[in-house]
Amino acid sequence: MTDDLILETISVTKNFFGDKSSGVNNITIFIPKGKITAIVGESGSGKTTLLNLLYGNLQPDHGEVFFKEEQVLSRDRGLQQAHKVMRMITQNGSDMDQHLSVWDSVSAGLPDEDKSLAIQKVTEALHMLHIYQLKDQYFAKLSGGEKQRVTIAKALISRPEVLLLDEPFNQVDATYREGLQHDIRDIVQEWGVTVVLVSHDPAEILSMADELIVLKEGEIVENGSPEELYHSPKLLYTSQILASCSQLTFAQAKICSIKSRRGVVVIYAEHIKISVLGSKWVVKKVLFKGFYEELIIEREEVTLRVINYKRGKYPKGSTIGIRISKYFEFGKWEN
Ligand SMILES: Nc1ncnc2c1ncn2[C@@H]1O[C@H](COP(=O)(O)OP(=O)(O)OP(=O)(O)O)[C@@H](O)[C@H]1O
Repeated sequence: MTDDLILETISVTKNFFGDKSSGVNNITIFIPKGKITAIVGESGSGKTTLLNLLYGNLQPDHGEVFFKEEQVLSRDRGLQQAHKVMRMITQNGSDMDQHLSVWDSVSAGLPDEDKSLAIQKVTEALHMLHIYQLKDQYFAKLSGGEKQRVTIAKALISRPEVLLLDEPFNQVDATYREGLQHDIRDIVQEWGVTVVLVSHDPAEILSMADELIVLKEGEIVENGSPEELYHSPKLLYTSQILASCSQLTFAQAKICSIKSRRGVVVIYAEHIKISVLGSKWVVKKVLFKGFYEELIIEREEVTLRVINYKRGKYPKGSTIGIRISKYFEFGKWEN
């Protein structure tokens, strides 16, 4: 393993009850140090199983998991030191004691040590997660977002080298989610922590991750940077996970004046421009998205998603023309 890699799995397989369609199969991945790697994929594709294998929560049926060339979970000797320098956080922070104050919850993550050093570390972690002002509140009384901040502060206090996050923002109100995502990015940069993140949210994945691993039915089907996979997905599956897009058959593509040579055409909403020419598309729905709208438009059998920044200009029932600047073609067998 080179110095810039921290975790790796070599041909790891874990099936449940001998069922090959469960868990993950023959996974080899390399996790770069001090970066955020996101594991993405549809429900049941094996994301949590892979995270648990990295953490040593599960013993692989075949293959090995290494942290800096040390096995995380030895078949003979159990969990190794490598496990101890990692922390895993799940959706609901369920292992937190509801009756402790924020301060006591976070300091419980520290081994016994010098009291003044402990005070310094807890103070630093609470400030880093912007929850110092909540230090005397009971955990049970906090909002979902605040609870998750406390859980992360507790995990970080012992300065782990790797943080494994399984859908960490699910319980966090959308308004606070972005702030927490920024804070995690800052922590990665300032403290050099390596993060492996499981998420379903395309905006979160694209804005947070340095590297993406795409899982389907327990196997890696694509990996690369968010930019690469978003702008040049090799698979229909990847485009559907990462983008707000319309998926068209060969015949539907023809209605959009696209001559497809392959089976399926995918168009991202941002690649459809509203044009003054040819008002053939009917606005069926207008979805408010804050500073822009997403229009659902229809013509014959085709439905498309279009981004509109001129809010209110194209109400439901109005007709518009469109111009498609870019599309992707995929073979049917890829889905
Ligand atoms: N403990 C278990 N016992 C039996 N089957 C399991 C177990 N854990 C996972 N599986 C199966 O393995 C497959 C992958 O599950 P996993 O939870 O890793 O998927 P996931 O991608 O994290 O899904 P989700 O996004 O819905 O959380 C699924 O088919 C699941 O039913």
